[in-house]
Amino acid sequence: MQKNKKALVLLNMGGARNKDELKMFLTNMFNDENILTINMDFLRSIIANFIVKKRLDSAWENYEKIGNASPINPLTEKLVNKCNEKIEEFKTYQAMRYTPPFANEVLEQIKKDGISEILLLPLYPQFSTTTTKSSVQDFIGNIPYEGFTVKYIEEFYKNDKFNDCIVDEIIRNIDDEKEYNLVFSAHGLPQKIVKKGDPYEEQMNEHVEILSKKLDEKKIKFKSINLAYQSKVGPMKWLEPSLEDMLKNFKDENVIIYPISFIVDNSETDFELDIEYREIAHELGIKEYKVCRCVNDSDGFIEAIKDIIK
Ligand SMILES: C=CC1=C(C)c2cc3[nH]c(cc4nc(cc5[nH]c(cc1n2)c(C)c5CCC(=O)O)C(CCC(=O)O)=C4C)c(C)c3C=C
Ligand SMILES: [Fe+2]
Ligand SMILES: [Fe+2]
Repeated sequence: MQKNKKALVLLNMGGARNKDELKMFLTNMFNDENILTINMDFLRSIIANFIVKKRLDSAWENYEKIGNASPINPLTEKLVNKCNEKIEEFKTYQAMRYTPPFANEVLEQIKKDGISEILLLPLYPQFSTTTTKSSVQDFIGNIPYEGFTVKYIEEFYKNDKFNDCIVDEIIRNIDDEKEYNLVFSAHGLPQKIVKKGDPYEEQMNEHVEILSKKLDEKKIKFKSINLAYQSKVGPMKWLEPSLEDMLKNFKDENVIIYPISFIVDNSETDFELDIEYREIAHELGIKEYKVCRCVNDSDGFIEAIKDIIK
């Protein structure tokens, strides 16, 4: 029994620990009505199966290049452990959307621990229906009876302590002698979803503005500060400019990438940014190409969490 403690549940996407789990990840993701916005479950599941069949082998090749697993699970685990060391008032748990540990198992554990008050913190700084809403809806939908009270954080991109962590990481990557183009790289989203009212793009623009102002106040100068979108999947129109098009502007120049959609490193940072786009940057004649780390379980981010949940 955890006397007087509340539960803090970090929500994240999950990721593959092996090829079977990649199949599970993709199957659960493409059956999510927030991702494939097709109303009929049956039709969505046929399309999901088709996409998974087509995508699995080629996607797995990417995971083979980062040690046969996504880093998202061990890094989220580390963050949970550090929260449990440093945040007294809460017992911290994690629940993933597409791979274990799923919400129902976590709820069982919270019940066993004798806790009834739950605060959900989706590990997405900007709100999107495809991430935040999907995770919160899934968690709340798994609550088996009325004995729990649940609150959730919708977004935290305006949190000053969080933004200090991002700025510190960017500064850590700068060599004072050189001039850089800073690119905030966000995970993309189909334009159709934004047109239906998803606030992700608007919040992303605002987040970049807040961070640019903070860098300027600290007198950190860049040749340019930009926002671009990575990770397009399928034939639909996604948010623009794409990271690939953005990089074309920087032949013979230096580039620093900050992965602005993520809290812990994952396959999109370790493979896509650090391997795939690094090769593209090299082919485009970019001089220096650096990728910042996400905030992960840094002391600064733990302080930011305390501030976000207070
Ligand atoms: C097809 C639609 C997708 C939408 C919409 C989407 C939104 C979205 N995703 C993230 C964060 C992550 N996505 C990750 C992997 C990933 N995403 C998609 C598709 C969509 N994402 C796929 C198919 C995959 C798997 C990899 C691949 O096959 O390309 C991950 C990485 C998980 C890991 O394994 O480490 C993250 C994190 C955000 C923030 C977002 C919208 C705001
Ligand atoms: Fe994604
Ligand atoms: Fe990707």
